[in-house]
Amino acid sequence: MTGTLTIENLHIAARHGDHDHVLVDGISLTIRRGRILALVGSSGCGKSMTCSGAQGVLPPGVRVTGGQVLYDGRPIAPEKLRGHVVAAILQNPRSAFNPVLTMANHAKETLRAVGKLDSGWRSRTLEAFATVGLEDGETVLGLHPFEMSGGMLQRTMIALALLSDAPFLFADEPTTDLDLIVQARILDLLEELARRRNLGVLMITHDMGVVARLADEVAVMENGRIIERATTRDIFDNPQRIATRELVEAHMSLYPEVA
Ligand SMILES: Nc1ncnc2c1ncn2[C@@H]1O[C@H](COP(=O)(O)OP(=O)(O)OP(=O)(O)O)[C@@H](O)[C@H]1O
Repeated sequence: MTGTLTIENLHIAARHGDHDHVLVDGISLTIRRGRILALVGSSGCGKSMTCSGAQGVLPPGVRVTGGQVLYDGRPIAPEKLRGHVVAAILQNPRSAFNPVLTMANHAKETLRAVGKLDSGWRSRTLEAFATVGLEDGETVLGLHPFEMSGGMLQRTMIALALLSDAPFLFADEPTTDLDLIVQARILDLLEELARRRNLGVLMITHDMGVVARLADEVAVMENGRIIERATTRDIFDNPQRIATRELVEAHMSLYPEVA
């Protein structure tokens, strides 16, 4: 079980009046270091809730009603998981940053949250910026979010995620709001970092192109449940469930040359 993070039988519900509305219905997933697992499924099937619920950061009125997360086979509480074992990259980098703080402040906040803020913060941050291809890191440290492009912000978010040295990375639609060229660069960067740092990655996406490009394995969700799990090759070559086939066929009709 070494080098694994397991989401076990996760249930999430939203309170509506006097009853619970089930959003995630007993999801189990294992993410392995050095591997990229894509979590796919149609909009609203519960991908983001699974990712947020595993980290214990759900919106108001939504809560975990069952299940646990295991790190190397042992249960781990969300506050010990977040930042320490799992770093997260979110969908919209512009809304993920505090608009009034510089990147230096964000870096210090990130390090403080995981108890690693010390006098070496600046050099560690500059090193992380260089790793993600942010040139002139000294200048970046002084920038506010509104002074940066979407691609720069996403690179910075990845750099901040690396600062914690967490062995796992949850990336929730990390390229959705970026143009195609920047998307491709960010995906290449994520793949390279995952391989080089032996990260276990949970990549949430609705884009089968991203899956084909990056993922080792795929879990398909429908209505809050995992309905199929297989290697990426098998998902594309031999999809077992209708929802999986529809995702693959929709992708093939757009990009037949990727078959
Ligand atoms: N704050 C909330 N309160 C109650 N229900 C919510 C809340 N946010 C989302 N939901 C519901 O939870 C379900 C799962 O949403 P989730 O965001 O996990 O879907 P998703 O698969 O990530 O979709 P997408 O690909 O569109 O991001 C949806 O039915 C959604 O309407």
